[in-house]
Amino acid sequence: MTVKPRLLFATTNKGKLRELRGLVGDAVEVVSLSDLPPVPEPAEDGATFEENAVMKARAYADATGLLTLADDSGLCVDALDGRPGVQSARYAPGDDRARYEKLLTELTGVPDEKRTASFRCALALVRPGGGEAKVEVGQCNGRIGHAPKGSHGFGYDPVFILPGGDRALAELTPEEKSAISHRGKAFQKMKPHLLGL
Ligand SMILES: O=c1nc[nH]c2c1ncn2[C@H]1C[C@H](O)[C@@H](COP(=O)(O)OP(=O)(O)OP(=O)(O)O)O1
Ligand SMILES: [Mg+2]
Repeated sequence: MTVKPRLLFATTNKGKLRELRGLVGDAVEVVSLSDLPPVPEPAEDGATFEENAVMKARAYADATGLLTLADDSGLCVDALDGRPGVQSARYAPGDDRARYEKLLTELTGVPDEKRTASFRCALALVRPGGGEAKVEVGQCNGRIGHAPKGSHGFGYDPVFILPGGDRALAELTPEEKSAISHRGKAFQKMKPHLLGL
């Protein structure tokens, strides 16, 4: 009998956790932070998604002794010189809605062709006790809409419009989103590292 590898997906974000569970399937036993005694939240003050993902994965691996995967992600808007970027979770106080409403307000009057944006995701895999982190990234291009729509997903999904139409990411099923998303793409690259344990 083979024992499934146990993996801590170290995120406080329920939307990310749900998507990762869908991506992993049943090849790996996923443990979440809510299955463990509380661990202090690590800083996320790096300059890049990659740096932050490694910081989070290392902090949680050290605190729990588990093989750990962390995700740092966000939305980069061209008309805002890449903001909110690594600050996406802290762009406005309150909830996801407060943040995408602020984004729509900042982009008032900006025409469609200048509303291009990309979601970026860095995943970092770290073993407890040190060693190199494995890092993989993914990107999903689109543009910012003018009003929220759709009820799937999380975060900025209701205002992110996919190329070649007028569909928001929040209008996709979880499977459809993961097939094209920044997180899905980063995960497909990470998969061999996870399964080749
Ligand atoms: O697929 C996505 N669809 C919509 N929005 C998304 C997505 N992926 C990231 N985002 C947004 C949510 C949050 O505003 C920020 C991530 O911030 P980030 O620090 O990586 O995550 P977080 O603080 O929510 O949880 P944690 O750090 O515990 O993993 O970008
Ligand atoms: Mg965070």
